[in-house]
Amino acid sequence: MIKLVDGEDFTIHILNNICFVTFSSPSTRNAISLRMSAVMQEISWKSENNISIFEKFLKENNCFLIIVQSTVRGIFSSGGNLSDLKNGSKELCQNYASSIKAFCEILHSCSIPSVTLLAGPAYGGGAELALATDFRWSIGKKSDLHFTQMRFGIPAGWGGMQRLSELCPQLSPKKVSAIIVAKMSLLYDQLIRLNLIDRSFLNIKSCIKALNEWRDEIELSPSDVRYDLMQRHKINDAYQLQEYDIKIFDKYFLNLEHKNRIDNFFAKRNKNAE
Ligand SMILES: CC[C@H](C(=O)O)C(=O)SCCNC(=O)CCNC(=O)[C@H](O)C(C)(C)COP(=O)(O)OP(=O)(O)OC[C@H]1O[C@@H](n2cnc3c(N)ncnc32)[C@H](O)[C@@H]1OP(=O)(O)O
Repeated sequence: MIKLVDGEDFTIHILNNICFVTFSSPSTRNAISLRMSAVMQEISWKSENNISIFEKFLKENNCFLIIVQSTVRGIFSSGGNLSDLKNGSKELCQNYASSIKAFCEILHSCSIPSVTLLAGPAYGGGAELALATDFRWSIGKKSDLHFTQMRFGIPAGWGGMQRLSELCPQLSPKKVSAIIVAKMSLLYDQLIRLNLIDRSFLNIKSCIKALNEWRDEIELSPSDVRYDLMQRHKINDAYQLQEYDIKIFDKYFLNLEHKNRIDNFFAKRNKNAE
């Protein structure tokens, strides 16, 4: 296990090429504290070569997947830490939201697939954190997202409003605003219908099995093809993306690796047929 963050209630470590971002604060139902936000700020800050400490950690340790998870039974995260925000000075809190937002941004903008494991509900910024990853996998059916920010008189501040429209084009900016204003909850069945939950599992064991299978498939893929494929999200223009897809297909079609894998396919079939 390789550790980047080793706090009591917030850890980031890599094990078997999977990066686990873990929240473990039962006393606050995984509220994101000022201290957590300070750590997020430090590891998300992009240095002169435009790479953050977090991204450097992922790259140097050959990370295949990023998992965001809670170890607190019955909840993913209760969002902003209301006690810290109540008692914290203005200067202490001034970078709070932007730090968390920067960390959330890396989760879906970096070239490694990320997934939030939702075994319980999320509230306010906690719902935004759950939306920050590429995928959401539910364990059980308690994975509701409660947009409670306006209960405290503020809009969402960790990038969640934009992410909702990105992940669900049918949720226009106006509809997202209406959801936030009304402090709406998106319950499990609605999240499934909106494709905001990508896979659902009955228990943690089947979820971990699926994660390990995913990791193994990534490891079996040729690293050069994997790298080129995982750059696609950086191309916003549809025509340029089409051109890029043609270029990378032609780059690998019938190369030595492609031919070897075709040979292996038939060799395995012939062996099984014997
Ligand atoms: C832009 C984001 C925005 C911001 O940063 O300002 C926000 O995210 S605002 C916060 C949005 N969060 C919420 O609306 C959730 C508030 N919490 C609750 O509704 C409940 O606590 C709930 C549903 C999460 C859990 O309810 P449950 O009955 O299971 O537990 P308790 O309510 O008794 O709480 C247990 C314990 O946790 C503390 N707690 C809970 N939420 C927070 C929080 N967000 N910040 C700090 N502490 C929190 C609660 O105070 C209890 O501690 P105790 O010492 O026993 O009083």
